[in-house]
Amino acid sequence: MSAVATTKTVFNMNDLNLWYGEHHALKNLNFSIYDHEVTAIIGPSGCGKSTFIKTLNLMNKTVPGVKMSGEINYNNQNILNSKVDLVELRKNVGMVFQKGNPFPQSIYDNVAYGPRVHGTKKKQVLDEIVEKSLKDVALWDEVKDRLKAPALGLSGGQQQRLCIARALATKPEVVLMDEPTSALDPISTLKIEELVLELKKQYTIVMVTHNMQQAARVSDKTAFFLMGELVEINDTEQVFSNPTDQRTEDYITGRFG
Ligand SMILES: Nc1ncnc2c1ncn2[C@@H]1O[C@H](COP(=O)(O)OP(=O)(O)OP(=O)(O)O)[C@@H](O)[C@H]1O
Repeated sequence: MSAVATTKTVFNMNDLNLWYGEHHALKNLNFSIYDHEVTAIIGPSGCGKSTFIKTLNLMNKTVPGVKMSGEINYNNQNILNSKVDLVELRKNVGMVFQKGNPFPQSIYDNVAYGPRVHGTKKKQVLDEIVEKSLKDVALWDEVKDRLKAPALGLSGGQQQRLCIARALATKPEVVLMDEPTSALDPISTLKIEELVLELKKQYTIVMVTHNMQQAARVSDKTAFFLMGELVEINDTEQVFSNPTDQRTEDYITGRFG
């Protein structure tokens, strides 16, 4: 039996479309994202990768002129339905951006931010969450003696791991990563990639990346987007060794993009 048949579906897109005004940025997307997998979203600049990942926690819902149609079923609830609780959705579907963007606060307060917003006040509980989240991103040993120091004093790679810890602190089910290593040096990039492989044991990860080697190294599934369409999605090994669509082959062999 294939992995697809045995794994739980976390997101199921059903004829998903998105327009920015007249611009049709996502076109009739029909595919699923599975539990405890890393799904990489690849494709040339402007193909809709960031737009897609931001629809998964409705980050772009408030962009002026945005219109969406179809369904995004998250754990069997269509989140495009107006009744969805956005605070709850974003607690469950966390996001990490291209550049580590810590708040200008202490390391501790950055990680405790989400749990405090969601009502956790007890110091002991917050201490435990901060420690676990920083351990999950392999940052604890580096910062445990300076938790009250400013987060902006950390290196770029540490800041990105801190932002991942901040996303993990609300105990999400899914972590969305939009080009999480594009601003990092090779060593920091490697650390984030190792972290992604570790995190998928506990979380479902959707990652936009420009770097095809990165997609090949860390993802289970790869989705190739082109001009707002999903050209193909399959097991990563299959996409890179034997793509079904000529356009995917042209892209991964560097003929365009
Ligand atoms: N807020 C916006 N308003 C209008 N158009 C937008 C907006 N955001 C994105 N677009 C357009 O939608 C299309 C998809 O953009 P998107 O940022 O999702 O692409 P991408 O694949 O992530 O690109 P890149 O790899 O360069 O980040 C592009 O044509 C872009 O210009």
